[in-house]
Parts: sequence; C-alpha cells; structure tokens
Amino acid sequence: MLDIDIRLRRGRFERDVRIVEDARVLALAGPSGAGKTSVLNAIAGLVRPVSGRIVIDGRTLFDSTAGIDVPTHRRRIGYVFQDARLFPHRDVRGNLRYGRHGARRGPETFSLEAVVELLGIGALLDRRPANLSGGEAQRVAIGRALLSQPAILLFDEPLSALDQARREELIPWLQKVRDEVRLPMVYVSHTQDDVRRIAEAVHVLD
Ligand SMILES: Nc1ncnc2c1ncn2[C@@H]1O[C@H](COP(=O)(O)OP(=O)(O)OP(=O)(O)O)[C@@H](O)[C@H]1O
Repeated sequence: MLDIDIRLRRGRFERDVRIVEDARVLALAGPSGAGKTSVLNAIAGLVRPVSGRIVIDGRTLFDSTAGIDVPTHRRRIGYVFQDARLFPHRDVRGNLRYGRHGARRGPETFSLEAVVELLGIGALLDRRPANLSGGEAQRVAIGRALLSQPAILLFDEPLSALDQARREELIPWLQKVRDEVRLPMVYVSHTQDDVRRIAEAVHVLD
C-alpha cells in the first residue's frame, strides 16, 4: 500500500526514511522531532524530499530519478491536523462545502449527504466552529477532508488537542471512517492507546 524511500532535509534535520508496508491503516510513531510530520508533508507534497520515491497504492507521487513530482493539488490527499483548522466565519455546511474546492472533477465518491451521515454531523450544519466541541470540530474536519475526494487520508495527531473525554468520544468515529471509507490512512500519534485502537500496523521513526 505504502512504498516510501526518501531522504528528508528540514533545516539541519536530515534523515533517510524507508517505509514499505502492506497494511491499509498505518500508524507513524516515534519521539518528538523524529520527522513524523515531515513524512506526512512529503506524502502531501508540502515538503520536497532531497531524493527518493513515494508510491501509494501503486500511484507514484514522487520519484527523483524519474523526475516525477506530482503537485499537491493532484495528489488527492485528505489531511486532518491536530487542530481542526475550520474557517471561523463559515458555518459547518460552508466548511464542508469548502472541501469540494479541492476535489477533482469527475465522479464523486463522497457526497455531502454521505459524509454528514457517516460522521453524525447533521445537527451541526448551521453552527459556526466557535460553537462546536473540539471533537465535533474534528469530525467536521474529517468530513471536509473526505469531500475533497481523497485517495489517501493523513492524520497528524488528531486527538492531541482534546481532553481525555473528547478523545474517547472521537476514537469510535475514527474507527468508523477507517472501516467504512476503506482508504489508505497514515496516522501520526504520540500515544500507544489510539495507535493500538486505530492502526493495523505501526512504523516507528526513532
Ligand atoms: N521548516 C523547518 N525548518 C527547519 N527545521 C525544521 C522545519 N520543519 C521541521 N524541522 C525540523 O525537522 C525535524 C522533524 O520535525 P517533524 O515536525 O517532522 O517531527 P515530528 O516527529 O513530527 O515531531 P513532533 O512529534 O514534535 O510533531 C525537527 O528537528 C524539526 O525541528
């Protein structure tokens, strides 16, 4: 599913990362500063590796030898961050619709109705982000990512800004997304508990 062999450089940080993994849902673990976010950003096309290749689900996104560097907007990435990063001036419906801007023309895999149903956010559609709990905001952020019709979902510590109760609330939704959308997922986390409950395999960057 994931075939990554890259050299990363971020300022003075430099390391080789090699991940060859068949599992559909992979967790990336490891200490702070190990390069987890940099790997996600390299997959998303936001950080350019010095060299190497990134192949996901048979699709080559980057290959320095072959001169391939697919632009970010063509990579079909759904990215969910620590904080939901919703637009404060738009209601939930408006935030979800924004996800479609990034979508390619063509058949829609994830419709607004299906995403609202999947994430249980129908009652929130007219609310502004300021009136959502952290967990609700993350569900909307996941919905927005799905509406961009991604081929892969990237999660960068989606629980880490939430308190324990909200984490417990969000995990079943993440499991539902994992089981129902069947996309490749790369899930970065510091904590073993959510890794164990969400991922099929773990790759440790140390
Ligand atoms: N734009 C940048 N310029 C210089 N150095 C950077 C930049 N971005 C990241 N780094 C450095 O690259 C290294 C890896 O950072 P990265 O954020 O990928 O690690 P991480 O494993 O995700 O860490 P954390 O768990 O703390 O989020 C760190 O040493 C960081 O300081």
